[in-house]
Amino acid sequence: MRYHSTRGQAPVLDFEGAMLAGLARDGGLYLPQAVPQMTRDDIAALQGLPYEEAALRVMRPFTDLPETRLAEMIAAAYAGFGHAARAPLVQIAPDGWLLELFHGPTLAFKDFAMQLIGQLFQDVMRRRGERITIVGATSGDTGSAAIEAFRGLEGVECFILYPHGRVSEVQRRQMTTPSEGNVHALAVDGDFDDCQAAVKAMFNDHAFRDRVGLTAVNSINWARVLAQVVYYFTAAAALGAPGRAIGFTVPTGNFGDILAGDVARRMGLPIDRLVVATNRNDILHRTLTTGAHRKEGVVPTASPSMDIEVSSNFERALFMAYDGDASAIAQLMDELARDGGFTVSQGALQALRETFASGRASEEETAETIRRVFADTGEVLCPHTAVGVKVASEQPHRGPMVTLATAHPAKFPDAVEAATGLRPALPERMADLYLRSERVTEVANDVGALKSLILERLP
Ligand SMILES: Cc1ncc(COP(=O)(O)O)c(C=O)c1O
Ligand SMILES: N[C@@H](CCOP(=O)(O)O)C(=O)O
Repeated sequence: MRYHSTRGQAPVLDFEGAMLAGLARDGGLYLPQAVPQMTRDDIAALQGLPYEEAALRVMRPFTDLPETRLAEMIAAAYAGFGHAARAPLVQIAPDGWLLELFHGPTLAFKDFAMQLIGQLFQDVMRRRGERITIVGATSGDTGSAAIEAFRGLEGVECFILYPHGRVSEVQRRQMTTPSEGNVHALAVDGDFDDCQAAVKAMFNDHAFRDRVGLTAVNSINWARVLAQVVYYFTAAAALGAPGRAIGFTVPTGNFGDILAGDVARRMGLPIDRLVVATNRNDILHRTLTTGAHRKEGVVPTASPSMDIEVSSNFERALFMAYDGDASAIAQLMDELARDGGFTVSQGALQALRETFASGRASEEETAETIRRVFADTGEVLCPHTAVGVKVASEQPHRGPMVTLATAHPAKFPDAVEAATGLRPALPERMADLYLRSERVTEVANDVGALKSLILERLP
């Protein structure tokens, strides 16, 4: 399988190369040149399989890895999950389902990809004998999942930039309490978009990138998206695909999770509605509604992991909507950086609308959804999931609609308690999280200073 960049000026790479590169050298994102297909029989055969076996069948055609080696890594990645199904479905209405993606070690959907990437990186490093430096940006969940996956690993230094004061206390403590010296939590004086821009600036400084062996664990890395494709297949097969089409609603920020749904559909999965659900930071909903993609400034919400305006993976969706016209994408991304926005062409907007529906939830609607679902079903939603459930409830859709439950409610206890009166408890294994001592470095939103700090900390 070969991977090319959305901006057309970077080398075409194999799976391992694209994974290690993270961001392409022209600033673009890697995508497979062709999407492997799953037939109706292939999809039907997934019903009832262990998650790990389904993951192998879905991901294998995208990689160049020997089947047994990939199977071992998948097994190791999901062994620590707290649910035998890994991604169980829970029914909350006659046609309404939650896909619980929070049974991994850090209680958010990020563990699905991050635990696997941890295995994949170790495999490459063992074979090549190289060291790597991970620099990631987080609005809370990617960072904790990355730190969990890479803490204590020989040959890896992991730096995570998070927006100071804008993540939940549980998210912060998950990043700041691990004591291993190779993981570094950096609280940046800015928002998530500032953190992500700093990471991309480091990748675009090729001398720095090559000097430190920089690699990415955000969903700019294709391997992240790929691992997230799997649960669309397992959920849809469990609900009767390919015999019937399934809808998915996805709480969206950096657009990685919903893009994985689009990839699943392009592979042949019958998804009849794929819905982008945004909080008040609704640039994606506005874009799909009007065609104007324009930043307005991020506002903090009760679903902080989705407080994002520069949504990295939207670039991949645009590339597909512009029929692979890399120079058009490079131009749009220049406009975004220079003018704070761009207008999508009519043809591309139509293609985007044929692929994605969208909706938004206000803060009041999010809280009311947490309250109502708890009262009606006893299910406790995290605020991100509640955004999804609210938007899903407004869709003109017949048949099963699955909302991705992206985080455990205990990661956001204040919002949940305010809506339900109930303070969700952390799982037993994390019960002492509030007692552990924290280790964090506060840093200015300054790429030069961040690069110096990283160089100082490297062994
Ligand atoms: C809990 C939670 N829900 C939803 C999202 C949005 O996912 P994505 O950034 O892939 O759109 C995130 C952050 O990525 C998250 O942490
Ligand atoms: N919500 C994310 C933001 C980064 O998204 P990613 O999927 O690109 O890593 C977070 O929790 O950090």
